[in-house]
Amino acid sequence: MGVFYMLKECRHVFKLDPAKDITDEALAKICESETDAIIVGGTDGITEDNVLNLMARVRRFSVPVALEVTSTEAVVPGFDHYFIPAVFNTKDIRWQHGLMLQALAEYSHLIDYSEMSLLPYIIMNEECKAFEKSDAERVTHEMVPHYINMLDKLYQTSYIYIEYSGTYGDPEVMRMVRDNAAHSHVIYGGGIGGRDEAREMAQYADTIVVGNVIYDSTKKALRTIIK
Ligand SMILES: CC(C)=CCC/C(C)=C/CC/C(C)=C/CC/C(C)=C/CC/C(C)=C/CC/C(C)=C/CC/C(C)=C/COP(=O)(O)OP(=O)(O)O
Ligand SMILES: O=P(O)(O)OC[C@@H](O)CO
Ligand SMILES: [Mg+2]
Repeated sequence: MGVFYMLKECRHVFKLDPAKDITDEALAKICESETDAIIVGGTDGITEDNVLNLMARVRRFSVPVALEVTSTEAVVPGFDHYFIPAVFNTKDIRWQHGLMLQALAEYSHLIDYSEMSLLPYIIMNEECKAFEKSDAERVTHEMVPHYINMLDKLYQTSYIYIEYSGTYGDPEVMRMVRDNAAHSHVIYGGGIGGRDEAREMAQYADTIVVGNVIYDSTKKALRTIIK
């Protein structure tokens, strides 16, 4: 499955966390919904077993499913695509490309680049686990256009992921992102819990990602699919 189908064609994606429990009934509703794709990923407690288990359960449905790789110990074959996160608002180069390079060297015999894409992150929510884990630094409003121009115009990355994981983002920030991103496909994730929030962020982002609300209420999660 091509990279373009996986995200560039997606307006709405559900992100499922292998470390969290979900019933068969709820999973069926999520996978049979009108979402465009499922991404399996999370920061803590990700193991080969829970990734394999979730992939097998999602595979019963026809929705495309990708793995966001956050640990080399939990990469399993069989996904449609693999996203490799890289945090750009960190001073610790390991989280931008250090660990990635190490993994590429160690597993070079297993790597098929046609099924992998870089997912450049700007992590905005200072309270989220990914911010802490990657030793990220605060991005002020003034710096937002500069980050976007760096990724969009200099690196010309395929994607830019604006991550507010766990909290709803600032529409003003997203407006700046949209106004400055000419080339990169913009992904927004964080705190979307209903239709209005999904609509608002979908004005600024090419793809919206919905995660945590799935584990609060399937009904609410399904309302975030706006077509
Ligand atoms: C079979 C097959 C395909 C084999 C391939 C072989 C192989 C092992 C390839 C490895 C490929 C590779 C290059 C891997 C690199 C892995 C790596 C260590 C990358 C670094 C990851 C990283 C930057 C982590 C920092 C945290 C982060 C940005 C996570 C991204 C996901 C995210 C933002 C989650 C949001 O947090 P969440 O957990 O949802 O928070 P809550 O719990 O609060 O909701
Ligand atoms: O879990 P939420 O807050 O919906 O965020 C979605 C996604 O961006 C997490 O990586
Ligand atoms: Mg999460």
